[in-house]
Amino acid sequence: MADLHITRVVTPRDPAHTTMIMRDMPELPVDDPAIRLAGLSKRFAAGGPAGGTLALADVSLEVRSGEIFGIVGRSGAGKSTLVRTVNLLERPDAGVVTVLGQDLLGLDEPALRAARRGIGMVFQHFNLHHRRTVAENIAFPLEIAGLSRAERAARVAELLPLVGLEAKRDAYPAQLSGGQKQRVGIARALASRPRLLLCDEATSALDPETTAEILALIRDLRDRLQLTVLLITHEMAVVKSICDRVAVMEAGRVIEQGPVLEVFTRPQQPTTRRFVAEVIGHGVPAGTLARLPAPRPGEERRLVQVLFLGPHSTRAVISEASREFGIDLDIASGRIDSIAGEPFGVMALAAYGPAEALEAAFAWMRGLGLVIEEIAA
Ligand SMILES: Nc1ncnc2c1ncn2[C@@H]1O[C@H](COP(=O)(O)OP(=O)(O)OP(=O)(O)O)[C@@H](O)[C@H]1O
Repeated sequence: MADLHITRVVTPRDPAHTTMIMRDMPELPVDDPAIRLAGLSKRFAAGGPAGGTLALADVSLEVRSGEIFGIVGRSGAGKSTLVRTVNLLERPDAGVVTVLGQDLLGLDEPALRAARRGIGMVFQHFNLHHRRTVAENIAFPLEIAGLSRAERAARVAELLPLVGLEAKRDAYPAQLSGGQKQRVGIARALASRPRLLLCDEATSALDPETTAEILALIRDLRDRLQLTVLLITHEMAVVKSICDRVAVMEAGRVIEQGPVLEVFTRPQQPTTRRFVAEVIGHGVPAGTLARLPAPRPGEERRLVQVLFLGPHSTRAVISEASREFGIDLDIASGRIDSIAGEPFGVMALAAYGPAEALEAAFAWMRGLGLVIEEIAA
């Protein structure tokens, strides 16, 4: 009797290219999580004071198959070290690294080399060979892997349109813009048909417009090729724009993690709050503040930032709160934004009334799911 194979169903948006690129991928079960890091620690002996630098301190996280997972943190938080443990460019002192179902620390060298072919990596400074053309840069990992000239050419021909670089096939890196260089870096990372893409500050050297284009490309490739993406960044705007879930790192530890919408709207740690404030923080312009009326005797004036998510009409909530609690609410400023594709409103309200009435109104609004935070006046 013939063997029965259950294969993954691929539903690409653009069947022409995607089917070609997926054609000879091993038909593996979908591994969930795609990456599992447990209890990772790493201390660097060199460069630090006595005892060295603890770059990773008991880090655990899981990246689900098919998601874009962001790791955000300030310089020196341990992000690069963490992402480099996923393909064992950096070996942890302790912990478990499971990638696509394989325990990487248990593999011998040949098996590890094979596993690494399933993991593509994109770098901040592109790391291109300046004397090689676009096509030759993309083909480089295939050359190392021993593919024939014809096989390499066929693969490059599949990859160029995926990253929108058909016209630049024979150009040299010096003839490319930063965004085009990163497209080459992405195509090269995809050359061995990985299922996992690691991005190490992939947009940090790019201007905002090019950053948006490259992030859109990464998301599109995730969808078309069913990739799992782990990206590290120091910019919360990157996380806000494409990540599904995020982990915040500080001093070698993951201090908070969760779905992006949740972390943005209910940050638990002071560091996370500061990151979130950089992107959606909503102060009141000094001029506006000066024009706000003073509270009447027996009343207080409180300034709060309110995040409106979901179905609530801001006007209805504001007018009902005013009516029910006998307070005045002035909109000092406001705008509509979106996180992970979900629209939300953020505004600064000046609230006037007796202290207890204000507290009761804020509690009522929180009960509706609004996120309310005091702003320093
Ligand atoms: N090879 C190394 N030798 C010694 N110390 C290192 C080494 N690599 C990293 N470190 C130290 O480990 C800590 C974490 O560094 P890491 O590069 O992982 O942080 P990061 O969050 O990626 O920051 P950045 O964005 O600046 O690279 C830092 O204190 C750094 O100086």
